[in-house]
Amino acid sequence: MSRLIVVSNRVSVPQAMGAAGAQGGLAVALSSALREHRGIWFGWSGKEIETFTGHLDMQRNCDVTTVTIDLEPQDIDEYYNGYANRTLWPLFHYRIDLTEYDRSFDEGYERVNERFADSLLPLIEPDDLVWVHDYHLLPLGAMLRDKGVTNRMGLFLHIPWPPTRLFVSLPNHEQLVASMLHYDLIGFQTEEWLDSFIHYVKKEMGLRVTDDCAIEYEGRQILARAFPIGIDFDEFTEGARSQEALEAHDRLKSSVRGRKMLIGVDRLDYSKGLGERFDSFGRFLTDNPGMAKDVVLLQIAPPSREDVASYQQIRQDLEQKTGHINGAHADVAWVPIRYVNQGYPRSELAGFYRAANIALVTPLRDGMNLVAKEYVAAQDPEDPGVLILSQFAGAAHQLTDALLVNPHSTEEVSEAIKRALQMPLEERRRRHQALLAAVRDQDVVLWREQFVTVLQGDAPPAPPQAEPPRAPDESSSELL
Ligand SMILES: O=P(O)(O)OC[C@H]1O[C@H](O[C@H]2O[C@H](CO)[C@@H](O)[C@H](O)[C@H]2O)[C@H](O)[C@@H](O)[C@@H]1O
Ligand SMILES: O=c1ccn([C@@H]2O[C@H](COP(=O)(O)OP(=O)(O)O)[C@@H](O)[C@H]2O)c(=O)[nH]1
Repeated sequence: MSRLIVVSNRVSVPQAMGAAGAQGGLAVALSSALREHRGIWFGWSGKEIETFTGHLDMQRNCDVTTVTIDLEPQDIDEYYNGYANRTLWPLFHYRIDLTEYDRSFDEGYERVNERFADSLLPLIEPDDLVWVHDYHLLPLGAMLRDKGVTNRMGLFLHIPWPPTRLFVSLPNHEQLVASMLHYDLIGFQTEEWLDSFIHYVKKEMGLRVTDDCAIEYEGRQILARAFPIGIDFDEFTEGARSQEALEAHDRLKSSVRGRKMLIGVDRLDYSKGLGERFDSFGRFLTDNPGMAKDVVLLQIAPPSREDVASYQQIRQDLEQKTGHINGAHADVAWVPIRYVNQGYPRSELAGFYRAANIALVTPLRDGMNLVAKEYVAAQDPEDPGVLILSQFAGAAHQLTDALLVNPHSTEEVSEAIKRALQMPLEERRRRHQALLAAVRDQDVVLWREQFVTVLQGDAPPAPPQAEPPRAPDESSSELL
């Protein structure tokens, strides 16, 4: 079996379920994938150094070897805060209103990708498979090829791929995509993002694409496929049975004093639709005065990307909104929204999920959303809660038995909350059973195995996944 070299922007030291602090979905997915596989995880340490030295820091934790480099303040500013999170992230989440274009961001992005390529080069052995992750490192494969790397290399994009009409607003868009075509395999979370990418290479670059999505470019074939990421189901359900999870469950249950609880767990990011979610909950309280005092919304929202202005703005907006809704509805013994800007270990989250009657997972766009899957995995099958899920999350393509909603419609989300609160036990069980099967069967192990098998070059394409009905504004191919 070939050794696997995983490369991603940030390498967080793998943590056990109960470790303190929060990890993003990618970190959680990768450490569990690497624990099973011989190989190394290479990337940025998350630390700043005055002048870049190229020093490699090698560590072994929880059976995973990590190799990291530190970056200079200017690198972090132009590459991570700049091109990755001020340009690509908003654009790829359909927010051209928040997308910033600045030549210094492009330069920083190129420079850091070159630093990654130079530092990684001596670690690559002839039979290694190289698996690059996410929008921070799109041109890395091309840079490695320039330095003579002939190994099989794959890229997996964890976030959406935008419709062509939005993507072409990016200066040098064709150059960026051309650089991606040096990988042997490009993976997306859903068929929808895959379709948008294929549409772009056909219509804008005039490339030929075979029926099974092999793109023909400069005499080579690049495969493009959908591989929906999952959670580490066994690890998560084991953690959900831990003492820590049980205590977290009991603590939260007793604090809501017999009320029904809704839960949201999201990085504090404008793509997660938190403002719209709070408005929908406020509307539910106004429209259903008879039910209002019997519910509480717990929103866990650890701060994220705090040096980027749009993230500072969303934090301010949410503080105001929470104050406004609580001010309008609270009484001396009850506050409707508990808004918490702190991260929790996943074992505690598992207890919180199980204590919640409803999960509100309503991003405006999301590559996948692992919180939706964790909520399902944490439920008591005899008395499960209800998942309310945005139709615009990648997870909606698999979790079709959730209550799927348009997160922009406060009316629709408010009605879904009412329906979930009144849903008979039998329907809750039936929906949960189907959701649980999807979360268990399409877990992170299957995701990794399918990607690596296709990357090795000897595998059939991934089986097609269930697709939910598309929203009316997305059904037209004009929008691709
Ligand atoms: O590293 P950060 O800047 O703090 O951000 C955390 C991660 O956010 C994004 O996660 C995505 O990957 C998840 C797993 O596939 C997926 O469920 C989610 O929908 C995506 O948003 C980002 O793509 C990662 O690179 C970040 O590490
Ligand atoms: O306080 C928190 C909040 C989130 N998470 C984890 O962070 C991940 C979030 O992944 P998701 O795909 O939902 O979104 P992302 O943050 O990657 O966009 C999930 O595994 C959560 O359990 C955590 O460990 N503690």
